[in-house]
Amino acid sequence: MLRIAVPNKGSLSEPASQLLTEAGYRQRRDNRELVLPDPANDVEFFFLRPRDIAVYVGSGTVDVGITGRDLLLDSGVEAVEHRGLGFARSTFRFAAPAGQITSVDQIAGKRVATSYDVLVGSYLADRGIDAEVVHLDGAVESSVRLGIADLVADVVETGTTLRAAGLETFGDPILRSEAVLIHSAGHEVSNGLNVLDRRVQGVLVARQYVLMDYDVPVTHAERAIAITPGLESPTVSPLHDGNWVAVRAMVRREVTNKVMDELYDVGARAILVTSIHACRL
Ligand SMILES: Nc1ncnc2c1ncn2[C@@H]1O[C@H](COP(=O)(O)OP(=O)(O)OP(=O)(O)O)[C@@H](O)[C@H]1O
Ligand SMILES: O=P(O)(O)OC[C@H]1O[C@H](OP(=O)(O)OP(=O)(O)O)[C@H](O)[C@@H]1O
Ligand SMILES: [Mg+2]
Repeated sequence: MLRIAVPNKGSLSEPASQLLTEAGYRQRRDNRELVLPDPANDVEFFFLRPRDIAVYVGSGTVDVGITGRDLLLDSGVEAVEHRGLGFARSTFRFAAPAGQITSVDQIAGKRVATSYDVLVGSYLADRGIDAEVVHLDGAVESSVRLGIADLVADVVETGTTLRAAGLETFGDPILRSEAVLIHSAGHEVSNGLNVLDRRVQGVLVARQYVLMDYDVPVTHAERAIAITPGLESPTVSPLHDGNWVAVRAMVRREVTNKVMDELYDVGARAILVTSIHACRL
């Protein structure tokens, strides 16, 4: 039975459970449930603090888990990032009061507030920058105003929280993060993990792609197919009218309308778009 760690709180929790539900697994109805067996799928879920998930997976007591890339790196644990999951996307950045610090070199000798001490410590050490790391559990942005730090290193998504605190980012992002599926370094990629991974991948692809059907004159088919090459190769079927063919291909959701315009321009008609509910590639 595969043991899977799922975040019980915070930004990762709801989308992780949603992903698993769409992948056909049981998920808890009550937030106080700590363990949830799913015998039909031969798995067991453990709802744990997002920060602790890398520790459990790294130790091998839980086989796989969902956490943030930033949390995994900050844990210092040698677990393997198996797949990015495309939600809880954020950057991890330095920020200081507007105009006060403009490059990473100027951090030397300063106090950096963060909840990610290991991540920040190793970033600074790698660059030979000597600065004091002040650990805080959260609401890091308030630390400068309250006088316990000169700058912060924190999760930035829209930047709203930083702006509200009068802070501005500087330097390149330390990290680009998203939710990730992890397994322990020593753990062989088991059949159970492969099944979970294929199911998760199926959900991610179903979210990212639509199915596009259209009819096109045979004489223009090659040009149309070049616009919709599909994942492997599009399906081309004959129509009753031998001068036309029907084409079916997967198309990235965000370019749906642009692709329909281009197809129309090369002579395609009856262009239909359908959502993919689930898939196994
Ligand atoms: N505003 C956000 N947008 C996108 N991802 C975020 C955001 N805030 C946190 N994350 C991501 O969520 C994970 C942090 O987990 P954490 O449990 O700290 O979430 P949280 O939403 O900050 O919850 P908490 O309320 O407990 O602080 C990290 O991977 C982080 O990059
Ligand atoms: O760039 P933004 O869109 O404003 O999002 C980033 C903020 O979201 C998270 O905070 P959270 O609400 O989790 O509070 P915390 O600092 O207590 O973790 C993160 O720590 C940042 O503060
Ligand atoms: Mg937080």
